[in-house]
Amino acid sequence: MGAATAPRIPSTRLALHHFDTSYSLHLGALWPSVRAALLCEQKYGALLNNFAAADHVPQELELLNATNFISEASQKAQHWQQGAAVGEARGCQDGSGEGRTVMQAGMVTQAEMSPPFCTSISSKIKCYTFPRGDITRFRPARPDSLGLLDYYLMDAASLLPVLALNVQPDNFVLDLCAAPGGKTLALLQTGFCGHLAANDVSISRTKRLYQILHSYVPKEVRDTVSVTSYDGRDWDQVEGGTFHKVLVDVPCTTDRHSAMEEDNNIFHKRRTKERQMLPMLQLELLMAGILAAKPGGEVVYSTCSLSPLQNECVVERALDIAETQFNISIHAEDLSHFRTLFQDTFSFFSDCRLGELVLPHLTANFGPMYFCKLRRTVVSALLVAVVQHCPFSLGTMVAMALSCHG
Ligand SMILES: C[S@@+](CC[C@H](N)C(=O)[O-])C[C@H]1O[C@@H](n2cnc3c(N)ncnc32)[C@H](O)[C@@H]1O
Repeated sequence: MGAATAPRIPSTRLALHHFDTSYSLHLGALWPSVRAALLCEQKYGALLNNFAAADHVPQELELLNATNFISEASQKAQHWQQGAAVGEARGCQDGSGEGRTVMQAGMVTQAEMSPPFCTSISSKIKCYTFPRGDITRFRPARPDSLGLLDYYLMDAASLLPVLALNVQPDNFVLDLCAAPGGKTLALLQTGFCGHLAANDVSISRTKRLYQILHSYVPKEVRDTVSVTSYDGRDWDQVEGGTFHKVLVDVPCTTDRHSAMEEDNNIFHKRRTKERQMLPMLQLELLMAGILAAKPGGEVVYSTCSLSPLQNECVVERALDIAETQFNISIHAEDLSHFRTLFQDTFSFFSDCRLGELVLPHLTANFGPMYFCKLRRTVVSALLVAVVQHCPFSLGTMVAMALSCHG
C-alpha cells in the first residue's frame, strides 16, 4: 500500500501513545488512573455570574447537592486560622527550645498559615461543583430579565490560576491569552479589576471572547475591558511594565482534548512542528507577561497539560532568562496551601518542582491544570529603560539566551 493510501493513525491515538511514554515516567504509578480519567467525561463547575439577577441560583444548585467550593475553602481557612490563633494564645511549645508551636493532627502548619492562605481565597468568585464521585450535569445557563446568563460552565480547576492571581481593588490586569474567555469572565467576577486588558492573537477566538462578554457582562463593566488581538510575544512593545497582575494562560497540548477529540488535534501529523515549538512559544509568552508586569507585580502562568516540559521547565527557563538577560529577579511563590484548601474538590500532584498541578481523577474529573505564580521583584529604573529601548525583539532575546545556554 502506498504512503498516500496508508490508513491515517488517529491523532488521539498518537496523543495517547505520546502521553503513555512521557507521563508514565513523570507520574509513575499515578498515570494509569489519570489516563482513565482523561478518557472519561470531564466534570464542570458553574461559575455564578455576579452581574446577572440570579439570586435564586445558589439555592437551586444547593438543592441538587452542589456546593460553592471556593466559599468552602475560605471557611476552612478561617477555621484553621482561628485554631492556630487559639494554639498560639495557649503558647504550646514543642520543648525543642526553638519555640515552634505544636500542631495537632489535622491542623495546618505555620507555612500554610502565611498571608496568601487567607487572602488568595477571600474572593467574590463563586463556583458550584457536585461532590466527589457525583457526576450530575448542570442544566444549561439561563438568561435573566436583561438577557445576562446566570452561570458559565467551565472546568472548575481553571479557576485556580485566577484565584492564585489574587486580584486586589483597582488592579490593572492583563490576560495575555484570553480567548475564549472563561478566565477573563472569572477575573471580572472579582469586581476588583480597575482595568482589564484581554488579548488573544486569534481573531476567531477573540470573537468568542466578545460573545462571552456580551452574554455575561453589562455594558458599564465591559467598558473597563480592552480587547485586543496582538501576538502576545510583542506585548512589551505595546505596554511594558504597567500591570499589577498578569495571567499567561498559554496554548498547550490541551491533553484532555488531544486524548479525546480528532478535531483541531495538535497531535495531527501535519501539526508536529507546531507542537514541538510549543515550549518555545510558551516561554516567549511568559517572558512577555513578566515584562508586562510592574516591578512588584505578579504573574500566573498556566497550562492544561501534564507535561513538565510545558510546565515547570518553561517557568525555570523564564526565571533564568529574566535574571541573566533582563536583570529582573523573580520570586516563585509557594502555592502548596492551595493543595490543602482545595483537596476536597481536586486531586493534586504532590511532586511538582514549581507550581501546582491538578490531576484528572475518576471521582474528581477536573483538569489537567498547571499553575505557577511569580512575583517580579523591584529593579532599578535604569535597567528597565535599557531593556525597553533594546533594539532586539523579545523573541530574538529569548532565542539568543537559549543559544547561549545550549
Ligand atoms: C489555553 S487558551 C486560553 C484560554 C483562556 N484563557 C480561557 O480561559 O478561556 C490559549 C490561547 O492562546 C492563544 N494564543 C496562541 N498564541 C498566542 C500568541 N502568540 N499571543 C497571544 N495569544 C496566543 C490562542 O489563540 C488561545 O486562545
